[in-house]
Amino acid sequence: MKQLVVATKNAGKVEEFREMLSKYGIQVKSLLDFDEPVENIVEDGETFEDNATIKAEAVSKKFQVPVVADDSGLEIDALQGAPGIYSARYAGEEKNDQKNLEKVLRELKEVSTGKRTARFVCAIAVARPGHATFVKRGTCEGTISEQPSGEEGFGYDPIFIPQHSDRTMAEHTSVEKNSISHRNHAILKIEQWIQDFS
Ligand SMILES: O=c1nc[nH]c2c1ncn2[C@H]1C[C@H](O)[C@@H](COP(=O)(O)OP(=O)(O)OP(=O)(O)O)O1
Ligand SMILES: [Mg+2]
Repeated sequence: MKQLVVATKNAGKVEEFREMLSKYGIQVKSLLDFDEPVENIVEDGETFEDNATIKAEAVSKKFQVPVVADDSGLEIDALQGAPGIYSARYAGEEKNDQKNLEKVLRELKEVSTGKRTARFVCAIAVARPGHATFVKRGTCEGTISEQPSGEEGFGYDPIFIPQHSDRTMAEHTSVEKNSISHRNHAILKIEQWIQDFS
């Protein structure tokens, strides 16, 4: 099994990368698995792509190995694309998933069903010592529900209903989510590199 470092401290993302990369024979090592703590990386880019690049390059430089990083979030049309790149900290620096989704529901209180369109976005950057970094984007279109529902997944999954479904993402199994998600779509765009790496 070949090991690949995924530069994230988000346990939900780690789990999904593990599941999606296992079929390529890749074992995922995340920032939660290092003995020496990896200091917080400042995500001060202006796009998902910028932030994914910042995270991947910081960790690749530190450990001198190939690194994949994911910067992702939720874009809501009625909120002009918010929370967007600020999704993780939408309700405050402590990064609380529950408070974040409650804030979204509050802000959409007066917005009718037909106008609650949104998408999950995921940019995945691949950084390697001595090579140029590249980044790919995947999206998943959907709408924001009236109330949270479901226990699977993480983040905004309990309030996001993917297109062609009548359930929230948190009411989908991980296998279902991983076949339709923004993260899956971004991974498919770097599949050739993954196959060459593994
Ligand atoms: O599939 C998803 N299902 C639900 N919510 C999601 C998903 N994907 C991203 N999200 C939300 C969670 C978080 O509020 C933000 C990511 O922020 P983002 O900075 O990329 O990740 P993070 O700070 O949690 O971990 P890290 O930077 O260490 O990878 O978007
Ligand atoms: Mg982050």
